[in-house]
Amino acid sequence: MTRVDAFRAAVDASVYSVRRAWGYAPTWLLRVIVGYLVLAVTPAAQVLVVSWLVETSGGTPREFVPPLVVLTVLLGLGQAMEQNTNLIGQRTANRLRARYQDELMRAVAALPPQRVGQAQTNATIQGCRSSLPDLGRLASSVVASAGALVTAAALCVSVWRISPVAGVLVVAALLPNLLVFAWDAKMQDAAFVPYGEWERRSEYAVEQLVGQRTATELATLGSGAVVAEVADTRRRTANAILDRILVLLTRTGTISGGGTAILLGGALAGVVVGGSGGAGIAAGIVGVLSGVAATRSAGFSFGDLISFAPKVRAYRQFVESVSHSVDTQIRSDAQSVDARRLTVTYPGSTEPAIRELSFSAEKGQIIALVGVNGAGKTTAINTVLGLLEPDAGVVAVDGVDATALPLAARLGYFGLLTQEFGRYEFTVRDTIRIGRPDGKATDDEIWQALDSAHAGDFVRRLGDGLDTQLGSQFGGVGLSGGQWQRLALARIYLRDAPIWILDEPTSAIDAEAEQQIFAELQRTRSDRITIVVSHRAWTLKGMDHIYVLDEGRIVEHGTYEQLITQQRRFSQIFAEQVA
Ligand SMILES: Nc1ncnc2c1ncn2[C@@H]1O[C@H](COP(=O)(O)OP(=O)(O)OP(=O)(O)O)[C@@H](O)[C@H]1O
Repeated sequence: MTRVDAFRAAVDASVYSVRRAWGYAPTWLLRVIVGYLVLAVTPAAQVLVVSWLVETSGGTPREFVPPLVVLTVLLGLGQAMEQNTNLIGQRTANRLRARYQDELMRAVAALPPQRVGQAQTNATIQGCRSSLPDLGRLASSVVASAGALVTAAALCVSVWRISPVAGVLVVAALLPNLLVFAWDAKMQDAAFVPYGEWERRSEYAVEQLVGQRTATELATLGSGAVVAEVADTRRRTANAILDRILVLLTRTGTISGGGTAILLGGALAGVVVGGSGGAGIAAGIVGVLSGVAATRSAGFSFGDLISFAPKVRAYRQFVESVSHSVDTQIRSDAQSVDARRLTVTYPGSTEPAIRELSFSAEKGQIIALVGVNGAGKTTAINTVLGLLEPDAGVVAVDGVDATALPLAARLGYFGLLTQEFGRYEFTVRDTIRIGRPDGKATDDEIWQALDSAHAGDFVRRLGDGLDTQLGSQFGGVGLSGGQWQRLALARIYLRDAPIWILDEPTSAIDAEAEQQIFAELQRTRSDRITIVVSHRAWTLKGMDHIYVLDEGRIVEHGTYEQLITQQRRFSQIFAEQVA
């Protein structure tokens, strides 16, 4: 990034942040502007009043008391305004940060599933998250920078009266800082991505140490220190990247400090040589000293503008790359789903994970995909959902090629329960209403979903019913693996999409509850199409059709009784269970 680019990026970021601040917190922005405006003109006013005071210093009290009082008021005002404006700036920054965070999280929530979990997406989100405090602060920094320019201009005018050369030099003293900060920004921009990446890796390791599931495993293994070491090594790598930049910044800070000192020294010389009499010299010196403070604060705030610009750009690019106008409505009905000759090869693989795989189901049917680990069941399901693109073949819903639909609309046909279901440590109500995109559900609907998933009884026994906080990390109720799985199933009942895909829906659930859950699925089967992945033979008995996958192909299909009689792959896989 050239200096011109850095300035242009800083201007873009500044305009963006002030617009956003005006949109979100206009009265707070106004308060910040008023504060910095008062601060900006105070030094110049002090120069004028000092000149007045020195001129009246040998006179009567009637003559020197008014400038003395005005100067005292100015000093007091300057002090009070500085503190107040800083605090108002912080409060404004907090409000804006909350808005940016909400916007970022909504963008993350609206990400299409293919982008979720990708390494690059994760890195970008993490980078944006760590930039949120800076984004919140930027509008105040813009106002502070504008204030610094007003300070410099007002000082220039007031010192000009004493010595035009000094007036010009006071303003020129801003330049070294501006140039150096442009260069700093270039360096920081280059470091932003690699630093963020290593920080993210370190954070990931830390999360494993503190996350409930992994922390328990690590404590049992006694290997927490190994992970702590991994976190530490990664943090050191991140720090080394930052350190290189900070060393450069220290050097450039020294250089700009030297340049500023020379220019202000020149201004002082101009005042002493050109200042007509004691009043002029005193006022000029006050002006130049105020200039020192002004250039320092200008340096900081301009630095913010330039160094935050890449973060604003990354944030905007990400947030604007996500379309919020996607149709996430749950479809009301589907009569059939057909997978026709699907072949899928993962990127980087030479062999397809599934080949020419076909199956179909109609409303009211329950079908099953079975096979050993790695046979291709998850690949098949993800292709039906549209999360994987097939090399060949078609998925049709009600006879219409589903690729014609945008992914979000296509997903509206499905309720998916995977093995990786979420254990959301919210209240029971919030945990269940996640099942619907709009999150709207009456208590009756939630209880009905819980009862269907055989979770109603244990939830009724919890202290606060639907308001019970779940999960131990927030002091809530700890649940067993099976209870969490029932809540995940309840979300699918609440969602009530026309096609259900249940990947081992009862893997963590005891045999008795498993029977009840499958009985309930059978009882309500006419409402939907159900596709189940199961490794348990008995659950397959009531299925309308079972597809047996082996090495990515369907090698057999039929009802449970037909497959058992055939004595082929199905019988081999389930030999122990049906013996
Ligand atoms: N993201 C991926 N990239 C490359 N290959 C993959 C990926 N996911 C799965 N595979 C490969 O595709 C094949 C099918 O995997 P898949 O996960 O569909 O099997 P599965 O039948 O669902 O297994 P399981 O019962 O263990 O869940 C396997 O050989 C697997 O190694």
